[in-house]
Amino acid sequence: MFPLLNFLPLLGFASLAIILYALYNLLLHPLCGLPGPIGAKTGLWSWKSTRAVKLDMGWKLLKLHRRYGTIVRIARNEASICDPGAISQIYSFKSPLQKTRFYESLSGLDGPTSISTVDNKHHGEMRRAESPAYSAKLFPNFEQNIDTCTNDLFNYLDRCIADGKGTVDLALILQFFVIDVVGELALSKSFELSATGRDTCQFLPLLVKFLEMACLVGTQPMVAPILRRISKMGLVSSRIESRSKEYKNQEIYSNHHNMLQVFDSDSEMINILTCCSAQLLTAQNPDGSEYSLEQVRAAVDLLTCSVDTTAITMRAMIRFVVGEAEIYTKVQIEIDDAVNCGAITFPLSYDDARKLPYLQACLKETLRLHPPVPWTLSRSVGRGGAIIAGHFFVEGTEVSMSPFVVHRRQEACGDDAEAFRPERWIEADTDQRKTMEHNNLAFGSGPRVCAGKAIGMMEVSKFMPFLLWKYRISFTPRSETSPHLRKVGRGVDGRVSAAEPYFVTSQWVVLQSDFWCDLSRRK
Ligand code: HEM
Repeated sequence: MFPLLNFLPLLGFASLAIILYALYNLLLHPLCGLPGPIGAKTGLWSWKSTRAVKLDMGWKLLKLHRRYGTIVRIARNEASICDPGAISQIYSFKSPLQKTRFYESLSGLDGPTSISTVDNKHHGEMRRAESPAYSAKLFPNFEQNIDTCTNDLFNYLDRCIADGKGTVDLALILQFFVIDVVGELALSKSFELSATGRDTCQFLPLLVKFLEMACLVGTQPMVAPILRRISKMGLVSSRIESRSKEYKNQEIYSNHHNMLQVFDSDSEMINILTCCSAQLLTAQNPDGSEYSLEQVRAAVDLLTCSVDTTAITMRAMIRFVVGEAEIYTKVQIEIDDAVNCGAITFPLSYDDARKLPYLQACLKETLRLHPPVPWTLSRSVGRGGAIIAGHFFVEGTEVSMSPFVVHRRQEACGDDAEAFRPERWIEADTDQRKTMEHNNLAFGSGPRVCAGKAIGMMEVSKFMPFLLWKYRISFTPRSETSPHLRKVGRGVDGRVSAAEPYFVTSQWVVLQSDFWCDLSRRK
């Protein structure tokens, strides 16, 4: 009893401090005039961390904006803005705001990668150093790489169909395909997952975990170092960095197997990047020289940035196209006609892919309604503050926009903004199309725009028509005997239904799983 009494003053002091902190945030903080959830306004509860844990960011943020309007305080020091007019104010090329510290958590390495670098100047240098990797000169090679992986995947699917096993989980299969493409792009060697239809490297659960954990850690910058340690993220990154230095010094491990053995001693998170890093660190340039640290960084960036986003786009496009009989028929007619008149041949070149305007419109519409990254792309207001969406923000406050929310605003693309209507991209005149493209944040915007945008567009544009031409696809009906893991699906807007063909979680990326489809050969 008595020792407890000794703690009472301390307890009282702590409670008072918390109350004062909450009152300050509520009444005196520079963002105090903005509406938002009470936890965010008092700073006592992190609305964003809750989204990171519950994996429901997109539709919850949309709901907040519908309730509170254009500018919503979603964290003690962060305002989410859904006015498309603010895109050029926040992500402008001329005077870009700096990324927030949230991004540091997205680094797969201890040092920053291009997506995780906060400082604009440092980022510029890094991006210039990495630019040869994304050069258009390499596109013919990239096309070949994509064709090789497409061929592997289609051979696998043909085998499945021939064996009477044409019901496949396209969520998994497409992820394999995209990982293989990254292997080809970064290492000139596919990981050969789609050739076997199996995740032989155990990449997927780990990559998903890494990104989910990274996003959660990013919402708690004050305790990020501790969380990184607990989650072993730091361990992963420092191991890779130190291994790469050791490798560069030629002190140890000059071959793949030794390296894997060392990494194998730690389980779980440590393996995330090691499957690839083992190959990365021993990767060589055509002249026999080893990969520089910059190349390793760029390749890690490739993995963390491209694998999910590209596969998500492909799955969503199948969901939208195959799910609407009229659209599906239009797509098939467009491809068949182009083949029959000799305008295109398979494997499809990127140039030929762009001769399919309706398919291109479907892709743009997919990226609009199901942008792979729905999370708020946050930036810090610089010296002197800034007026954004008609509101003055003081230096140091964080402002952000979610592609998912902005794209669903009528101001962004018309009254039917919530509908999947590829025709809007074809009917629009040049000015309207320019506006819609400007209002599209799927790849980000300004100097921090996705470095792999052209590669991602090429990959999806080449692959999707080939898949839709070669195979008839239908969603496997959900039943007691179907292979689905869940009795219901969930769409990109959070709606739960048995008719929804996949299950979506919405965090840094809007990931789909349990996407069972029946495939048969068309041609
Ligand atoms: C459909 C496919 C893709 C989508 C929708 C997408 C989307 C994005 C988004 C939203 C960002 C973050 C922008 C921000 O934080 O402001 C980003 C960054 C990035 N993406 Fe992509 N991405 C895709 C494919 C790719 C591919 C294929 C690659 C690599 C070949 C790639 C490499 C990168 C890199 C390196 C960054 C960091 C850019 C920087 O800050 O300098 N992405 N991407």
